[in-house]
Amino acid sequence: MILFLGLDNAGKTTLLHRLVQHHPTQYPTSEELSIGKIKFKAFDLGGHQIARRVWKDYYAKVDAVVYLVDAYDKERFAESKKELDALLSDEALADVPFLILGNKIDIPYGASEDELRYHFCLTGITTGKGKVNLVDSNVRTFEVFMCSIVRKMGYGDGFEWVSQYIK
Ligand SMILES: Nc1nc2c(ncn2[C@@H]2O[C@H](COP(=O)(O)OP(=O)(O)OP(=O)(O)O)[C@@H](O)[C@H]2O)c(=O)[nH]1
Repeated sequence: MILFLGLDNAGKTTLLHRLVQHHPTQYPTSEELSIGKIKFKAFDLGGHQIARRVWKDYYAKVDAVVYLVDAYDKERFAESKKELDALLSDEALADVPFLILGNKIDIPYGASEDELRYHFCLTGITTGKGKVNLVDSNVRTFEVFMCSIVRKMGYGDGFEWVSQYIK
């Protein structure tokens, strides 16, 4: 299962719907869909402690986390970082690859990738784009990709990257 997480308004539902467009035979609810064997579920974080309790039930089945950030909403970066840090430091998710998507780059004056990395303290510590073999290393696999879900830009590269780490 792939979990889509992030603050409310980050773009999770929009991303799910985009994925469905490529698979028109699926009829998902807004929070859940499956493509072949892979299931996708989306949950809002931040203030929603109930949601957290619910999706923790899925931990054992999580193949990857797609963490969405609204790159335009800089005022909520600290809040979003707090949620991401909690996830990244969670023992139960230690072996789970994280695709961090900085969304809404179609809006002018949003954060650039460098800015987003700076504010989320991700500068120089992610594991690398492209094909990086991490099989024998103990590091957590995570990387940042910028995207515009409405313009269908950027997230494809992110999914391609993360798919190499899904067993
Ligand atoms: N400009 C722009 N807007 C986007 C993009 N992706 C999503 N949005 C908008 O952002 C708003 C929130 O998107 P959602 O997909 O509902 O966000 P969510 O993370 O599912 O949040 P909840 O609906 O609160 O669960 C909507 O108005 C979307 O149209 C994008 O790439 N660019």
